[in-house]
Amino acid sequence: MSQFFRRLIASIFLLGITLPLLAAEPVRIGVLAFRPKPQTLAQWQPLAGVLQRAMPERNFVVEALDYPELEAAITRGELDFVLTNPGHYVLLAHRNGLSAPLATLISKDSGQPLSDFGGVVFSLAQRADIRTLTDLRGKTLATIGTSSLGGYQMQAYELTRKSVRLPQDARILTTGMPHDQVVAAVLAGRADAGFVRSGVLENMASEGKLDLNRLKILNRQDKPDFPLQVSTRLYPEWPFASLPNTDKDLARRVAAALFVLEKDAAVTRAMAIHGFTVPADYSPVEELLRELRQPPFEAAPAFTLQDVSARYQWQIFAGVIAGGLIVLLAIRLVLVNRRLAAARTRDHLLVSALEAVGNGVVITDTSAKIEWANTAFEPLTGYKPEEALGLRASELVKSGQQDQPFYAAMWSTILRGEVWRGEVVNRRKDGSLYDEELTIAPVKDESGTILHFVGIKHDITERKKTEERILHLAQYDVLTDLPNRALLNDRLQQAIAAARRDGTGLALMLIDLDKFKPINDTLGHDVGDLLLKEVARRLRGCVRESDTVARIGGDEFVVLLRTVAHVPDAKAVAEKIRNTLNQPFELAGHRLSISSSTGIALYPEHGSSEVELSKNADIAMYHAKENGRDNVQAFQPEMLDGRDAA
Ligand SMILES: Nc1nc2c(ncn2[C@@H]2O[C@H](COP(=O)(O)OP(=O)(O)OP(=O)(O)O)[C@@H](O)[C@H]2O)c(=O)[nH]1
Repeated sequence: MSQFFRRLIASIFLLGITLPLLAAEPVRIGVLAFRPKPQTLAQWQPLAGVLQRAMPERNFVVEALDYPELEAAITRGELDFVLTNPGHYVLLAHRNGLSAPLATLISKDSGQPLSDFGGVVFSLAQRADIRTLTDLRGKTLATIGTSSLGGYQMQAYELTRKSVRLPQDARILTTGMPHDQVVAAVLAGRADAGFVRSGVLENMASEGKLDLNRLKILNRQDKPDFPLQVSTRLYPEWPFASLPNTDKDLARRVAAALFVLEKDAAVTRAMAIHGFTVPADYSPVEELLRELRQPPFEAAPAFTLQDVSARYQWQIFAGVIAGGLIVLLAIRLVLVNRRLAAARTRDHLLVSALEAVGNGVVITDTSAKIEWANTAFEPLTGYKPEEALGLRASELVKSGQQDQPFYAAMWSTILRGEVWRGEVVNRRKDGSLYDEELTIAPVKDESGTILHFVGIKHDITERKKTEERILHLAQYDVLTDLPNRALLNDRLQQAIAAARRDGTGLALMLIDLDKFKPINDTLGHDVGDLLLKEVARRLRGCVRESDTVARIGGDEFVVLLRTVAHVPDAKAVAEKIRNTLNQPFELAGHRLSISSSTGIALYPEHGSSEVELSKNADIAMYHAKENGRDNVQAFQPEMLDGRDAA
């Protein structure tokens, strides 16, 4: 028992010592000193007295602290209550877990009770170039400092809403406290506009320091319950808050004491306030600080994927759609590129093929202007492909050998969409002519419209020459180059037809050299050949250009005279020929003299067909031979009798 009592007595003793100690533990109230600390302390010291009277058992202490001191004291847990500006309160609430405000200050700025305040933007009244907030872009703006809520941040927030970002979109002139200096800077023209807290201008005016007519308020807001000029939205006045570890009952009793402060009491007058009211909503201040990226929101908020998707779902959706479209377009681009590459390869192949064909290939537009030509074009025409571009193919190589109807027929064929083939004589760049086999094919689109012409040009000059040579060989005697029997027959046929049509006559003379064989035999075949050639030359010299001299056998020649109607006329020519051939020949060092026997048959007198005329001229010639050679005989029907008899 004695031990129990000893302990009880000891406990009561200890309690007796501790209670006075508890009562002596001061309740510390930190007040932000944005002016000199003694001034701040002097202003708020009466608050300690008020609370002391309400709770005599506690000891209340007011401490004036600047920003870092206030924050350090809170961190160390040395304070129970804080009275600071709204921006700083939001910072402390985030960093130090300050509770929701217990009360909001009712200020006395304008002599009226106000629990809100705002920012004012003003310029000189005569500045015609400054009428709205956006006019402030690029201007010089005066402020007490960029950390001031009512003297900078509120205005900066409003300007941000108008897309004018501070400080980058203007020049900031920092004057320092008090706000009067901002007004002075604008009045002196050192700044184009100024930012001050609401009430400053009215206070200066009431103190006789400012004529309000010299200034104009930008973005003036009409707030029915707010008597001061203001350019921004309104924000709550300073909050009075408790710390997280502050005793709840103590906090309740302190709040109660604040609310009952009378506005005209000596103590509130001493503090230059109207009192305290129920706590305001400080979220607009928080929003402002977030928007301006001011502490504690200077760092970009960390977004989770969910935040991003919740906040930007439409933008993400649009982005995904746009991204999808871009991917589709990219795929399409790749495919188009592949097709183009394949087309380029195909084009290259086609061009190689067109180069390899050996023929000249020309592609023109529909007016025949050359758009492309292969390299074989140059050896054919003498023009390089690049020289020919843009020129009309037909005019480039026109020789004048084809007439207009020829070209008209060609154009009509190709414009009908059909392929034209033909042979043309063209002229090279050097002026020489060449034969060309030309194929022109129209190139059409799906609808059948002609877009181009492709011309394939084949040089047939050599072939033509060969053909002509073959034809010549078939029609002319190799030794004398006189028409042969076949060509003679053609011409005789034509001449008979013409004479029949015109009602005229013609003469067919068969001339056979006399005793030619001995010349061959004695002097050789070569001399015989030379003689035959010279005879041919003399015969041609005896007749007109329109007459025909032919060699139809060894030493047999035929002369076809057109438009000869009578035997004497024919005989006269034949005699002339006989005399000519009688003239000596100087051949290879030999002087030769020959004679000839000639038979004549006339159309229509001695025959109406070439067979009949030939036969009768032959009969007449044999008569000349029989008559001693070296004479001319015209056909007479009696000759047939004798022949028949023979
Ligand atoms: N050098 C040469 N001789 C030829 C050629 N063709 C034929 N002969 C010869 O010409 C001669 C023709 O003889 P003929 O007409 O029969 O006899 P000919 O000696 O003229 O006697 P006639 O006509 O009766 O006066 C033959 O000896 C043929 O070999 C030729 O192209 N060149």
